Amino acid sequence: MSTTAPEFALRCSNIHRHLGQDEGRVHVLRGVSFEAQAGHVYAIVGPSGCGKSTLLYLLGLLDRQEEGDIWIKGQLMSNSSDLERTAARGAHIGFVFQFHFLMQEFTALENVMMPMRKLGRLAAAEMEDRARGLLSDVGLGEKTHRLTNHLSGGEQQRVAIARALANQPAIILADEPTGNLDVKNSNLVFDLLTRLAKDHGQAVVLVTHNPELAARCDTVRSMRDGLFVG
Ligand SMILES: Nc1ncnc2c1ncn2[C@@H]1O[C@H](COP(=O)(O)OP(=O)(O)OP(=O)(O)O)[C@@H](O)[C@H]1O
Repeated sequence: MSTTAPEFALRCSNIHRHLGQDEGRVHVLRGVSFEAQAGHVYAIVGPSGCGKSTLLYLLGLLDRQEEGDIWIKGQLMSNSSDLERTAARGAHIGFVFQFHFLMQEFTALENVMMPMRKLGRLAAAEMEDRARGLLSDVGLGEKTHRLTNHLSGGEQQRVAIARALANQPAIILADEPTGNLDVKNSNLVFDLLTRLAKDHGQAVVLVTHNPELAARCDTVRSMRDGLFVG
């Protein structure tokens, strides 16, 4: 039996976060710990307002906790500078949100190439090749030059998934990625997200209110009042 602890793609320990001010100040996360292994898909579920999105923002280094630690691929990020956090985010984390935040006046291809441009590790031709490959993986190989506002909602969400995968991140964080889609597109996007993640060995952390999708994940974690209860 191995005694080596697995290296988690993502780990956090005893996270506390308050939001709001004065009388409106809320203790949103009250000592949350969580681990995500490569190649696994996790659903985070729980009632509205229990702190799911707040946790995902912290795990994605888009916000800072007041207490507790976060490790990305084994690297402690708690006292990292803004520059280090931006670099870690660009290299290791892909985001998919309910409202995809694509650049509407750009093509699907340009949107997928954007994170690669920001990271600046690939030549233009390589970026374009990879972006074409990803768009083809999500079934949009014929629509690479379409402006995103000329794509359907489901197609736009698939572009967002291709964009999240652009830098081959170790971690995908998805906040209600199927929230504004009909059942058919919702299943399509979920299948894509999990299949591509499995193929690429990523850890996927998915916040969802959809119990059927949650049940199809490898692990379901339930939150209540700022803590995991299951
Ligand atoms: N900027 C803010 N100021 C004050 N309170 C906030 C702020 N942002 C969020 N909150 C509160 O923090 C709590 C957790 O919010 P969060 O968005 O993380 O919940 P959630 O579980 O993702 O909810 P939902 O399922 O509805 O998206 C809620 O009570 C919310 O009202």
